[in-house]
Amino acid sequence: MADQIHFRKMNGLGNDFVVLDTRVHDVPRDPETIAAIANRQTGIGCDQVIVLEPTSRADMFMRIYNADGSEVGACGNATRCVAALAAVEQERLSVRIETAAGILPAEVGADGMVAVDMGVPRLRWDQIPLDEEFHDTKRIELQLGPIDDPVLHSPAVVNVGNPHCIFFVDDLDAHDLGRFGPLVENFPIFPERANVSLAQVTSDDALKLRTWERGAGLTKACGTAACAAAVSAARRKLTGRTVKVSLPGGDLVIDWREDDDHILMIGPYALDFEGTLPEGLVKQESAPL
Ligand SMILES: N[C@@H](CCC[C@H](N)C(=O)O)C(=O)O
Repeated sequence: MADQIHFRKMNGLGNDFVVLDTRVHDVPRDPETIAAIANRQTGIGCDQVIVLEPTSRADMFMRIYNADGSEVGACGNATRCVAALAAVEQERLSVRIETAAGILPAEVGADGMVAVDMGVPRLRWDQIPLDEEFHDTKRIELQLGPIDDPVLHSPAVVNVGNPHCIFFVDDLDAHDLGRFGPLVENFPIFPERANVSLAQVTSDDALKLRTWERGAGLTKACGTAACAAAVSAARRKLTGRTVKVSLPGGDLVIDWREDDDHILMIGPYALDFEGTLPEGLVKQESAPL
């Protein structure tokens, strides 16, 4: 392991990332080190750690780890950040980013906005995945609170490279997502756990969203949750297929295209600072005998 490991600190609408690059030097990937880097008290602090790797199929491969050290398939906000890095590297505005969930084409605008083709949503119960069969994933039988007067019920579920569960509510602020988010994340119906969101439709082309992220907790924004909520709102005919999604960290535009069913996510990215990982944060490899 190299002594000095360079990192970039980036964010998409306040959803923040430590970005490491295996193409420059060997980087740690064990869950303990990832969690130590992500720790906001003792590490650098972030929602996700992103590890860049070489690939022959796209401009870059991004591996995604949650703050708890778990590896996942998709992160919308980080994809915009990585697309911006790839555009600088490749000296062109159209780039392709490979993830564990597939290759995502992206367009980096001169205005600091990035449009990412997040692919086609997976809607079948076994693609979410759920551990029991549901014919209609727009509204599954799941509720929180008393049987005859549930506080929240009938969420939509979608997989956009990662699993999402979305409760549509009249008032986002009336519910304590920090309290029930971790419960729903770990419900046995979600064998791979789930990202949990509250969505409030405010017009036929706008919604407000708050997300409890699997493996990271409450975040200022979640790009894949915005895609999942937009698709679910359109499937329920609460909105059209193009919506502005307002998150605590700012707005994304999501367009679930009619012609090919792909989801286009448009939003900003930012590079906050660069540095090297402090000594002691990275688990030392044992010395050869
Ligand atoms: N912040 C992300 C999603 C990151 C992964 C998620 N927590 C999961 O476990 O699936 C985004 O912007 O999409």
